[in-house]
Amino acid sequence: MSGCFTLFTNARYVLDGAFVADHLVISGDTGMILRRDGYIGGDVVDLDDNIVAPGFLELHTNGANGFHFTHFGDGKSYAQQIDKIARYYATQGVTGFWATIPTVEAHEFQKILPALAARDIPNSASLLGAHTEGPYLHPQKKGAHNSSLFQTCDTSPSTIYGASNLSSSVKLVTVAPEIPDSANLIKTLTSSGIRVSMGHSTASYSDGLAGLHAGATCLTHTLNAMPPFASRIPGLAGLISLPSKHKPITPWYTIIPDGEHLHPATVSLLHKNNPKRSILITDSIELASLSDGTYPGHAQIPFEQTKAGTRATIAGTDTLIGGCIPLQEGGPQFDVVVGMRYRGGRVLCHGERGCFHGN
Ligand SMILES: CC(=O)N[C@@H]1[C@@H](O)[C@H](O)[C@@H](COP(=O)(O)O)O[C@@H]1O
Repeated sequence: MSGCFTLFTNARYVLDGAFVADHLVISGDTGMILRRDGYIGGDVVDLDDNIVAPGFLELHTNGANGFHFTHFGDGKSYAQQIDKIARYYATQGVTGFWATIPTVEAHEFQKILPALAARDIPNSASLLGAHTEGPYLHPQKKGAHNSSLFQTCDTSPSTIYGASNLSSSVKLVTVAPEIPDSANLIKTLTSSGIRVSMGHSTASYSDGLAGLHAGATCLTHTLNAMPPFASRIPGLAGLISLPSKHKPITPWYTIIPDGEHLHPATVSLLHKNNPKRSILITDSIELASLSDGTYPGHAQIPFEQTKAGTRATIAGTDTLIGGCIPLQEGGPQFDVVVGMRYRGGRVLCHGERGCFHGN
């Protein structure tokens, strides 16, 4: 081999969603993985049996480390908080994230969203835009959302989010496809380049198919805040099993693998059904990485919140609010193929992120 390169030994690396058990040779000139042939000199780094993987993409995170994306004081301090959480994500192997804003009042959305336009942050994960999870959701599957703030689909998204935020910040919207006029809403959003994910929903399988025909391409935290998959009634989750040649194609589907939202066997079953479309998310909230205890609510949750280990609930109830583990802790414990963690970007066409390139 010639040129400047570094040899990493005693590790596995992830290429095209699978492990490669071999030395890893990286070109110092291009940063590309080099084909390993013949004598290898250069600098050698022993990785002590660790895994080298592309950066993770967080498609669904509401916050962590005491900061929730609805905690807005003023623009300057909010931007500083975003920078801080972006640095934290990088320490957890995350190189890009979409900030999730659950159902809040329209004026809150309009206050917060301008600060969530995509931007790179030095030495940190990149802010890739916003995921608005609400207010077009079904009250029977409200989860920890405030259903009094849910809206019907004839309320235009620009009234809720603000017209300029729809073009600058909002990249993904979660919608319940069974609510009246949702097809028109989905078409309006997708015709502006915004992706739609289906969730917080009582939708049947055929409601879900109609959502796909209208332009939705994803399911939000599959089996959480949606009907269970049943023998003769597959529901929204049944869409992950569409035949391979089906048009529209099988949606991407997100999974929370924290051991609280889904049983490990359910995570495994969901992922193995269609490994190329499954995406691991945390749905993390601000209590992630804080000590156990009871904490105040915020614009989404006007109640106290309790954290106990990996479980966060509305105080005094069993209602799960979101996740408490970092993305890198979610996969291995459930024997899930590593590739799933890197796909968040594909839902939103960030094809270059989350992949290693070889030559
Ligand atoms: C931010 C958000 O929307 N998080 C939802 C939460 O609202 C819901 O309560 C929970 C469990 O849902 P389940 O009890 O239907 O499985 O899943 C997610 O954590």
